[in-house]
Amino acid sequence: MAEIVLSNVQKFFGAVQVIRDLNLTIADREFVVLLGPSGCGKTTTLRAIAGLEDISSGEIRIDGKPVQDLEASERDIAFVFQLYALYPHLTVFENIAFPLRAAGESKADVDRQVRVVASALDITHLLQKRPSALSGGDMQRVAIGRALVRRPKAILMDEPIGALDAKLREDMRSELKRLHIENKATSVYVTHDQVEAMSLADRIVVMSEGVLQQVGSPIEVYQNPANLFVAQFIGSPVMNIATARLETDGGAARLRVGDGGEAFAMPADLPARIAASGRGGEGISLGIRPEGVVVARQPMEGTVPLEAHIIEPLGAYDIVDLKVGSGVLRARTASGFVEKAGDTVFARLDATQTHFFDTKSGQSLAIRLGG
Ligand SMILES: Nc1ncnc2c1ncn2[C@@H]1O[C@H](COP(=O)(O)OP(=O)(O)OP(=O)(O)O)[C@@H](O)[C@H]1O
Repeated sequence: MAEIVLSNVQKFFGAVQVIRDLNLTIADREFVVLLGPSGCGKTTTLRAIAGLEDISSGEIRIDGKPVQDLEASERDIAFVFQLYALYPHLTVFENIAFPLRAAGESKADVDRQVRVVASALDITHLLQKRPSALSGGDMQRVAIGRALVRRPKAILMDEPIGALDAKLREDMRSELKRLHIENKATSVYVTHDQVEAMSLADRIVVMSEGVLQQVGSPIEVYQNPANLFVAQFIGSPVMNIATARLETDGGAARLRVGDGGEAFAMPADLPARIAASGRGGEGISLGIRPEGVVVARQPMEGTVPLEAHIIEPLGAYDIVDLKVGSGVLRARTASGFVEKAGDTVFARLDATQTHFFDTKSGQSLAIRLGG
């Protein structure tokens, strides 16, 4: 079990900085997911924790002890890669047993521990097979077994299920979650798949271009994204983002969306809330997830007429692109609710689901409107 602390970590490859002043504390037994697009520095961060990559400056501590000068083998951390990296000439049993034998454990201890891990991973029936006879999912189970068998302080995983097909990835997600609940090893997991991150993590660390953007529980980063990057990276379908202009008319507030778009009713306290945020001077952007765009077939209080442009039927629901000025707002509707492209529907924005950002800096104004 281990707490992992990264303080002011910087990493350069030549002149290129790939980790910028990273500060992060991963609690003992926590499952933390490093999430971000390809090239954002998440693998380098993971490799730095493992000791497979030197850092340029800063400090990494495991259970209070600085480790940046320790070899990978001295850190008591296990690593699982996307590619299985099993020994092809050894059986599953021998692959899992390998780290125990290398540590000089007795035959009886090796046998017992391999069987415990194999049973947890449901691969006991495969112990005498060689990797070439296994499916991708089973190979990755073996790789995970080999990582867990020595009960390391922490387990680091780099896209461990990224190479599997969609169905298997889903199964493995639940298995990894169950294993973590049983093993409680501190886990750091790299992925660019936000669904995987949401489903596995106690906390998600969102990174972009070597910079930590936000750390929070899945629900925190989903409901309160710190900036435009996180807002658009987390959640599927993607959050609508549009420039927005505030209009006041007597006591009422409205938000004119996009370029030449319609104005939607907003709570009367919005102008004061935006002013009080002290930001948004360079203009504000509205963020609203498709489920926050409420669509009716008939005009209702607060709705504006909009033309449906494209309808994407996704089975459980539809995503409907509504023309707003020169852009679109994507709405989530019941399946078949909007019959065909070209139909006029009546939409309003659910104020409780709005997010506001400073357009220039991208930072959230941290305004949550009441119902
Ligand atoms: N050994 C290396 N030498 C030079 N540049 C490197 C090296 N390893 C990684 N990089 C660069 O560092 C940046 C961060 O890479 P890293 O692999 O950490 O990103 P990532 O977010 O994990 O992306 P991916 O999901 O594609 O692996 C990238 O621009 C990459 O090209």
